[in-house]
Amino acid sequence: MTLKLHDASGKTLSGPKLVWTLISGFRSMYLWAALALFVATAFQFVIPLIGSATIDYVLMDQPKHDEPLLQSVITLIGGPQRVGQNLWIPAVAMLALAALGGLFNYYQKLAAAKASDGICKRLKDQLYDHIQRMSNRHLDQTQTGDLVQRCTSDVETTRIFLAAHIVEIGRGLILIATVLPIMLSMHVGLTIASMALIPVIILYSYLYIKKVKHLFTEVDEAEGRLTSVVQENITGIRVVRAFGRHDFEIAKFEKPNAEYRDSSIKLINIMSWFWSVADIASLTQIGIALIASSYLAMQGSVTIGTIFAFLALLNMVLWPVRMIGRILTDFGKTAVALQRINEILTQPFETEGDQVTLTPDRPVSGRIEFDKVTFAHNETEPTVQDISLQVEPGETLAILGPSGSGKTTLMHLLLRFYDCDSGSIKLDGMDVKELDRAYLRAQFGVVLQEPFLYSRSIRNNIQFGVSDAQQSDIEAAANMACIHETIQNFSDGYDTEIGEKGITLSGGQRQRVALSRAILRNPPILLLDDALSAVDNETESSIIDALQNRHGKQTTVVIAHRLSTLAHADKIVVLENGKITQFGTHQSLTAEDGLYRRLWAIQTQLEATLAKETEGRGDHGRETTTSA
Ligand SMILES: Nc1ncnc2c1ncn2[C@@H]1O[C@H](COP(=O)(O)OP(=O)(O)OP(=O)(O)O)[C@@H](O)[C@H]1O
Repeated sequence: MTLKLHDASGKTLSGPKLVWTLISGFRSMYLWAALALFVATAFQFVIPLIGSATIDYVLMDQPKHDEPLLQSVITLIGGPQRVGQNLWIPAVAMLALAALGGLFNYYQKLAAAKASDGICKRLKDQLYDHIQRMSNRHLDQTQTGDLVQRCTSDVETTRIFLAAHIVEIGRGLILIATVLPIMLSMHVGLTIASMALIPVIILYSYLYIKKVKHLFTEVDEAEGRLTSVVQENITGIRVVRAFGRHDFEIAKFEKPNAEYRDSSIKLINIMSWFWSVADIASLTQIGIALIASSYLAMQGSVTIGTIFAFLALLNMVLWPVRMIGRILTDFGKTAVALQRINEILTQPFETEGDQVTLTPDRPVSGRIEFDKVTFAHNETEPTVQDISLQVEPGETLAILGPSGSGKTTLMHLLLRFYDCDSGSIKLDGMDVKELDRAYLRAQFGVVLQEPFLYSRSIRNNIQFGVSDAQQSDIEAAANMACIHETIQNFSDGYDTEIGEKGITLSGGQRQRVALSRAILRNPPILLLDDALSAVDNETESSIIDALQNRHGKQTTVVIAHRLSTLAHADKIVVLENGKITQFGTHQSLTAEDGLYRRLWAIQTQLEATLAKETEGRGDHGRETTTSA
């Protein structure tokens, strides 16, 4: 069940409507909890009445007209005299009721905890699901740490409120609804005197919390900023060390840390004032009730037993009134947390606006066509402009160009991480915008520029897209990517755990594991974005030979800066400033003036020099196979 925490305009719901929506699906659980609480409360308020009847009817022989039921019970068990000689009877009755009340209280707490945990699990599932499907444009603008904080800390704030306060609100309402008529039936004047300050306390709590609500937002946002800094720092800890930037990073951390501390202290300070005033008002209320009841007792208009019961009942009503402040405070925090959560849940899905979603029943043959494609990451200038090219099934297209010229962007457009602003991209003649995204992406095996590996075993990483892959297929893919032997030399072979982001592997090994993963999928189209940049020349040439063996069976798009990776391609595109400036084959491009020929001249000269030096040292550039 998907929760909608906002109205039609996307604005987060507020007040009771927000809570009511949030607890949908768990309302019956809360109802049981409230019923259990009702029973516990009923026991709770009978206890002072037993005390009152024992004092007035049994000990002082002053029967009251307003306790007929208890007096009948006393008569039934032998009359006031007999009960007076056996005072353990009311004592045990009070104890038994207190114990039963405790049991029902336990049940209501359990039910409330189950409901709140269930609601928050659903919220986290929904958040996780939403983030998976959020558009790339929005993900690009989001800080990971802040996102994590919204999915964890903000959900926890919500859970605390739901576990502690929903039932507490029910408890308060039940207490007031049941205790108030009893108090009124005992003495109207005394009840009015005992309740005089309660509307003031409620109004004060409401207005105060409304006024300081922005502070909850401040604290939450400060925590989000702090989490982002910590997350970014830990992710980039090696860069920090390599550049000796500890001091700078520590200073950078200090600012959001101090901001979080200051905003928390400010909030605590303001809330302390609130609690103090609310407590003083509550105690004043008890004082007023005490003075009024003592006065009435001296005049003889109420009995001591009535005062005993009255003060006990008043205490019961004052407790939820004092809790109103706490409930409103926690609700204020929860409303802010839910607003932040809702900001994620209202981000558009990447599928939003899709008109047609075709899912052909077979894979594509691999024909790619870009027709006058223009796309801009931001409004200033297009990232790629007027790109037109065709790749036939089984062909290899190479893309070369200076850093930032738009090569990766072309791949991202092909994968529909973004939609082009004008022009079209077709796969086997079908516009990618009309294809179901899951189908579209299943046509590709991708090695991204920064290959991401999970902190799992090498086997798990390679079979990421094909969970039921056989060991023989995994090994065949690893063989093609020239990493099989290396893996076998690791102490646990394919079961070797590789740490977060594959940290225990070298850069070249990481790239080859990622390549194995793409190859294992056996897709119609292979996309390699600078996928061999960290691999040594000898291994690179073996991989290219292996890929060449698949020529004609699989369309390959390869981006690289090293021309040796590109030279074999059927078609080569040179991209400069987002535009195609050259197009041809290795032969035609080395024969014409332009970037390709200039780079070819530089790289062949460099490689010749390197080869000479290597020969001189007798070093054949073999890779050391370190255990992961
Ligand atoms: N998510 C993004 N948001 C905004 N701008 C972006 C984003 N990704 C890339 N760019 C910009 O788009 C331009 C092209 O980037 P792209 O990654 O396609 O270049 P590239 O040719 O692959 O570069 P390299 O060879 O360095 O990988 C760059 O100027 C870059 O700053």
